[in-house]
Amino acid sequence: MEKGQIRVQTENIFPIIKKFLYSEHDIFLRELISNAVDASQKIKTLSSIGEAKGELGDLRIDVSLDKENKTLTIADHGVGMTAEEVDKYLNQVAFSGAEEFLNKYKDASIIGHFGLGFYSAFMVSDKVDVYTKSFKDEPSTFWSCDGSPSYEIGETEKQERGTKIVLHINSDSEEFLDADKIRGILEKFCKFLPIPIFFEDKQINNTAPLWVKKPSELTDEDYKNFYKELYPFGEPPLFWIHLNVDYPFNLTGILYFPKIKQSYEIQKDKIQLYSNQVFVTDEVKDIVPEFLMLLHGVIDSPDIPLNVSRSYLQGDPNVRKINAHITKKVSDKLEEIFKNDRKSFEEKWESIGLFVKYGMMTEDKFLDKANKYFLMQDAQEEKQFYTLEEYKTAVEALQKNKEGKYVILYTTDLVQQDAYLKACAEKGYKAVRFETIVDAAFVNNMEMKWSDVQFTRVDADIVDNLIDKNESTESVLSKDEAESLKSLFGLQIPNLNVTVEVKGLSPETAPVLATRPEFMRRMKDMGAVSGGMASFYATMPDEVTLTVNGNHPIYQTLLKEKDKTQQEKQTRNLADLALLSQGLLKGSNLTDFINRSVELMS
Ligand SMILES: Nc1ncnc2c1ncn2[C@@H]1O[C@H](COP(=O)(O)OP(=O)(O)OP(=O)(O)O)[C@@H](O)[C@H]1O
Repeated sequence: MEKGQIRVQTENIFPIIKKFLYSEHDIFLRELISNAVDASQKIKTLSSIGEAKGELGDLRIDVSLDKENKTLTIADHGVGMTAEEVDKYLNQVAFSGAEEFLNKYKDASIIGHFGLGFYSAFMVSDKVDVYTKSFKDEPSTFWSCDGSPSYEIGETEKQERGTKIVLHINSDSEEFLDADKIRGILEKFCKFLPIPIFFEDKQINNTAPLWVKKPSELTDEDYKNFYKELYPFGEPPLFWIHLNVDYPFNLTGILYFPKIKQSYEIQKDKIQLYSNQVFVTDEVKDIVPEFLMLLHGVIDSPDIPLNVSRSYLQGDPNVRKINAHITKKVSDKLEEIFKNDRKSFEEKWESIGLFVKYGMMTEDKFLDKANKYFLMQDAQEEKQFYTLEEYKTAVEALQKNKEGKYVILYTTDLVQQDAYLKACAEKGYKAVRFETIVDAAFVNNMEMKWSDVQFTRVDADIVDNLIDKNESTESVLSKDEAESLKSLFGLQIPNLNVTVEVKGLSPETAPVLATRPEFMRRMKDMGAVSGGMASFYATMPDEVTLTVNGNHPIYQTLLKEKDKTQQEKQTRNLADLALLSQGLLKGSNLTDFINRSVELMS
């Protein structure tokens, strides 16, 4: 058996790096500016420990365009490089001076890690020139490379400490000679970098963004203003969480809870991810738990690698820890507000509820905590909110079914289900509101997770049967009467699947009640929003149960009616009235109803 080493040919690898290193060409500027920021941070560190002598000077970074000569220049006043360092750092791909500095000085403010970023300059340049003077007392160095593995190196005139990098923009990349384009990139990636960055005489960045400051030094006004800085067009946020962790990973940031109205579209991708104040992405999918993507704000962690692919992020243990930590912080904050200021928590529930429900469905760890502060709003009394425990206590006597489960009666539409809600109220039942876009899924999900609870929509059955207590309701109708009523209602209604049952309800109850069996209705609702197998249900006709109240006085006359067509029309109208109350009378069925009603009246 022989052992060997794979050889890499630089001529082959270079074009690959150039082409595939980063999918987005814009980020070359982020990489070069990050290097300039690193160089500036390094000189600060070295100066503070006395390793670099002399004045620090103005550490600003300047970006400038020369359209005529087709160059883009980035100049800093950082540590600079000696000729030896240029050889070491720039002539060796993937040798990171940043990593080396980090290991030596444990300086957490350094951005670079991989020793690849500099090469991204070749994605947009024919040639890259570097002029650099080290803080060490050595001659300045000039280095130039045209993107082939050969390079030039020599001495140059540069007097000032620091590095100037001149990119000769290639013909495919002339967009990077456009000032608006450059400003756009700088504003996106460099908006909060810690060293001042200037372009066309204007400073691009805020070097001390709010999240790097101490929460104890900040006022509510500061947080609101920062929110405006991030989202100039947004409504003021409900509240916020300032994240500040240094163990077992580094993470700072501010997460805002936005106001959400159900009718508004939910905006994801509103959290910006930074690494040492360098913008990385606003697709935080794998870093932030799915349900918290509705939050807005910034997260900054040097432990999140800048350059790696998404699939790597998913497996990264730091990322997973960050995920769990953010979930915990958010939950703690919600619990704190709930405990300390329940009234304001209830007022904000319309918005908060959406996160909480979404989180309860998707994160079991969150569910355990949220069970304590999850709220349900009473359908009749707007100001009445229940936690799950409070609801159970309130309905203990009346709303337990034969299996001993608590039946949570809910409405999805106060207006349309008004009649059913009133019937519930008369019985002393407490119905709650589940009207938001996540509620259909939430109800299904919680039934699986809360073993002692069942959800039933107020119109799922006639009120007497809503809570299945295994008590049979006594019918005062004779068998014959029931049979003739049933055949009378043996109607064919287009696009509806109708089941008829005859019951002896109280004479005050409506003559016909339309209800929609819970299971089929849920399948249909789910099918309408999700694809695949479930969407099959969405295409099925609506299932309706018509409960004919045989005790209603109207049937005394109706059953005696001699004129068969008249009888049929009246029967159909009674059924239609019930369907109307369920919003199921549409199109030609509705037109027919109107015409028939006019006929019957004349
Ligand atoms: N403007 C600069 N001033 C001083 N040194 C620099 C400058 N630009 C690059 N260097 C040196 O060259 C090294 C290589 O840079 P490069 O961008 O390729 O990698 P990196 O910054 O270490 O890591 P990353 O790939 O994460 O950016 C740096 O670590 C640094 O030592």
